[in-house]
Amino acid sequence: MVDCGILFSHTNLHSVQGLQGKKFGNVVKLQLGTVKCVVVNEQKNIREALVTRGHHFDSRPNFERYQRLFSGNKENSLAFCDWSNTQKVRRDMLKAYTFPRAFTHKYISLDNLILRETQDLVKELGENEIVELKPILLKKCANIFLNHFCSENFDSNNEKFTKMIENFDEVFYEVNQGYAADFLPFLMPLHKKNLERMAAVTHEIREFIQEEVIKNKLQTYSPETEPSDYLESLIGHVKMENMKNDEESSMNWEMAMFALEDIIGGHSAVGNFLTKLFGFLVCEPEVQRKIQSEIDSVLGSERLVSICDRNLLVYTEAVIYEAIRLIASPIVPRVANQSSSIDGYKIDKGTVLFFNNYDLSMSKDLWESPEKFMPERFIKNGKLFKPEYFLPFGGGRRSCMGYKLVQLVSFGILGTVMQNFNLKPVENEIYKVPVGSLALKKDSYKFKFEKR
Ligand code: HEM
Repeated sequence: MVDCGILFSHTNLHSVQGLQGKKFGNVVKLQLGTVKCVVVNEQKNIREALVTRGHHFDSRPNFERYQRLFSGNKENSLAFCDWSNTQKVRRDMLKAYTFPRAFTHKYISLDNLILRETQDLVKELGENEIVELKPILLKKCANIFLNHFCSENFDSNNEKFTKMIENFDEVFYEVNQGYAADFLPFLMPLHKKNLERMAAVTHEIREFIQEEVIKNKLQTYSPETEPSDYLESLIGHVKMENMKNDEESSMNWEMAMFALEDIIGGHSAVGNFLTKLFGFLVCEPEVQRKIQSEIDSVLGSERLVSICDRNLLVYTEAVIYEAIRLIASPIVPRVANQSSSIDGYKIDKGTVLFFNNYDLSMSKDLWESPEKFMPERFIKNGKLFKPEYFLPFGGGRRSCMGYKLVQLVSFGILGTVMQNFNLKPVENEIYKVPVGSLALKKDSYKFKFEKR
């Protein structure tokens, strides 16, 4: 029996996982409250669980908290549902938008969106001496996501839009926390107030999406024309499913709404990630200089940074990988849907699997000076190089749906900011970037942006 206090934070869970790996072996069994768990250590075993035997371990934990966050049914959620035909359909429908193929129409239109928002960002950063960056980044990312998936766009000063972003950010923070109550349900009453607050926040998000994003589209939707965005694809899909009888139907309108909100909510992940990335960079003037000299030599000071330039700006790309590595956020836990094994160890059906991603990202055996910010470790023979043990987005059929968007949007924003500014610390501000979770508290760092 392990003290459930360790689950109060993912960071603590990581350090426990690391210890377990070194002391007790590659697959460590734990009993957390009433729940059987294992911690999977080492790349070979993590890959076995995620990919080779991924179909044995493709459910997600059944935490009461997740049920409550998704209207009493965690199957509404893209990330916390168990594997099902509906999830396969949801993932297949999203692919064209989350993984746009290079130089296709969707890719170029995403490029244009990123260009527009980044030029706006440059204007905004140039107007203020000291900037609280996170809310600005969240707005730019939200507009990129809303435009890309739903062809909607909002003015930065729109109060409802601002509130929607704050709400998404709160939910994002909440789902990234680990609580003892997840394993000891009798502690749930301690979270009553917080869960009531989350219910109000998710309700507000739903109202915004319904009123400001979907309403018009529903009125103008025509089944005769090709869907122009993900929202239209969803509407068309649900209308078709409604014509089937209920048992055959793979998605109702309620589920489609959650699928839409979940994916739009991806902007919070990117905004939080970028804020952390800039938190690292402000302490690394030499890395900033190297990004700038790469951009200057390839693009000069006039040509705007475009996602089509990614292959040419290898160092800039490597900076994104390095920030993701150092944040070492956990792989969302999985659950065994059947009795199986990992590395020859028997795993019972229903066991929750935690993956020691912290060790994969920070082990001294895998990385030289792992605590240092060294983007060069991701470059080999002048090309971007991703070691096979670098698995920040998980793997197999439950792998991250948003990783390409993370890379594309982060590239556009990082490149454009560095092309235009030197990032400087603000006096007395502490830039200690928390590791072990992507989510940052609402109030985060202030920065100075000095025009180049
Ligand atoms: C730096 C940012 C991000 C990181 C590090 C990250 C990481 C992860 C990881 C580790 C998983 C679990 C994978 C597994 O179980 O094998 C995951 C799942 C997921 N991610 Fe991300 N993610 C990020 C951003 C995003 C964004 C921007 C989106 C949306 C556009 C997104 C959408 C999803 C979804 C939908 C899932 C669940 C997929 C499923 O269970 O079928 N993620 N992510």
